[in-house]
Amino acid sequence: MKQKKEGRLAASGLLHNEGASYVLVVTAVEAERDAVVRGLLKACPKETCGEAEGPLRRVGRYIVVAGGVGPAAAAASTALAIAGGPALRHVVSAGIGGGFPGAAPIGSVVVATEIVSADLGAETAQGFACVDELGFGSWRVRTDSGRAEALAAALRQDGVIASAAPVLTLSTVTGSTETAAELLRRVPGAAAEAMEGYGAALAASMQGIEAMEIRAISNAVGPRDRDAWRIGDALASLERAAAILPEVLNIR
Ligand SMILES: O=C(O)c1cccc(C(=O)CC[C@H]2O[C@@H](n3cnc4c(=O)[nH]cnc43)[C@H](O)[C@@H]2O)c1
Repeated sequence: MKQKKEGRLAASGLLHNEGASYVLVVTAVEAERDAVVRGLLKACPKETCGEAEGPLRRVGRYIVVAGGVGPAAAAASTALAIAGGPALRHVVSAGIGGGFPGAAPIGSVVVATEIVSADLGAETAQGFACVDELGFGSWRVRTDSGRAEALAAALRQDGVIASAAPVLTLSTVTGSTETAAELLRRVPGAAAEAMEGYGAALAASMQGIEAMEIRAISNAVGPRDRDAWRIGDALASLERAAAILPEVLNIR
């Protein structure tokens, strides 16, 4: 099995050092993947981006994959990358996200202290009940909040507005003030929302691998205003976060 597992990555030139622990970074789309690769290349100047194998890229001990939009795609892509790749020390869900007003301005970065699937539960007469309350598991994947704070602090030192806070995963982009308020009632202190974190983090935690989530803010959570999205600004912040990640994780 080991030979088979390494075969695919080794053949692609992505396997770098069999004994080392690697970091898997899972994004939704290629533009986010490429921003992460640019940042990692700045942090690891002696490295080059390994041979492309479909959506996979490798920089040093970082494997970066564009896994698709939404929690199911993120979970499936993460599970496949874990099954087919080298030993991983961290799985990082990274990409753009929406910032809750007053918590995370456009262009800032939020590093997850916990990753919450904020619509995983049931509507009841008393309001939303999460799966934990229903007795069916957990809507939350915990992260190393100390590491999240360390990455946020390193980003602030680098001149990036950054915070460590809960990050929500949803299958639907919030489009109203009412929904934004309801989400904050469910998860007080949430600073950002996106669509992949819980999927990637659950796949990682099922394999005993520590999960992280990094969201660079492209828009405000609330009424849909496509013209107000600043995806370019968010990708620039995502690149800066990726450039600092190896120092914070002490993995290059
Ligand atoms: O239809 C729109 O208004 C619209 C415009 C641009 C992008 C979208 C998306 O659905 C992007 C989803 C994609 O980006 C992440 N993301 C970014 N901002 C948010 C958000 O406020 N809430 C949830 N996800 C967001 C997400 O992780 C996806 O990968 C729609």
